[in-house]
Amino acid sequence: MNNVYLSIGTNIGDREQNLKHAIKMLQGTKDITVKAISSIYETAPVGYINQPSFLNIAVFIQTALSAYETLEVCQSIENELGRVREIRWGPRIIDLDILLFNNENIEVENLMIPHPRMYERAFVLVPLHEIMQHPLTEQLRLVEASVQSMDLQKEGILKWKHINNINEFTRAEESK
Ligand SMILES: Nc1ncnc2c1ncn2[C@@H]1O[C@H](COP(=O)(O)OP(=O)(O)OP(=O)(O)O)[C@@H](O)[C@H]1O
Ligand SMILES: Nc1nc2c(c(=O)[nH]1)N=C(CO)CN2
Repeated sequence: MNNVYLSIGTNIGDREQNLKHAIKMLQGTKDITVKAISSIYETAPVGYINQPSFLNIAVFIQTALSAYETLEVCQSIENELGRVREIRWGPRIIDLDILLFNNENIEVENLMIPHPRMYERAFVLVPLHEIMQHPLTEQLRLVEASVQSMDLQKEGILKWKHINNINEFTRAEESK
């Protein structure tokens, strides 16, 4: 079983619904179990500044899938939710990135793990730090050190909604 951390971001349309849909689709994927979901954070755009703010979360999953198969699942969820690739770092309905896959370093075409820009991104590290599971690997220790050195106000990171348990997304959907 592989221990995997994902980052999910959205800044177009009904952002909370977009996150819910993505989580539901992960939960509905054979061989993936969603084990933890961070609070939802509202975050200032990074990279391409002239766009709406994002909602960001981190998700911890356990999966029998390989890293590459997990990437394919992430991409099919992005496609299903109607993501169109336009501006690099620009607005998006949904973006799923693989942050960590066990304690592995993976560098193949189209896939780099740990995600090459994660340690400099507060919108990734803050939610990730919230759901880190023990034992702390070398990579998770680095997350801890990086997040502690960041000024979250300066980085534009605001806790937007606390998620008490992982079924909250699904249940809220059903009660509509
Ligand atoms: N760890 C990873 N997780 C997800 N995609 C990855 C990863 N490493 C490499 N990629 C590749 O990156 C490609 C571009 O991803 P995407 O368009 O989501 O980039 P982005 O989200 O705009 O920018 P960034 O990569 O800086 O977050 C994907 O098609 C995928 O093949
Ligand atoms: N705050 C924030 N900024 C971003 C994000 C994101 O998810 N959140 N994703 C990007 C492309 O990966 C570029 N910039």
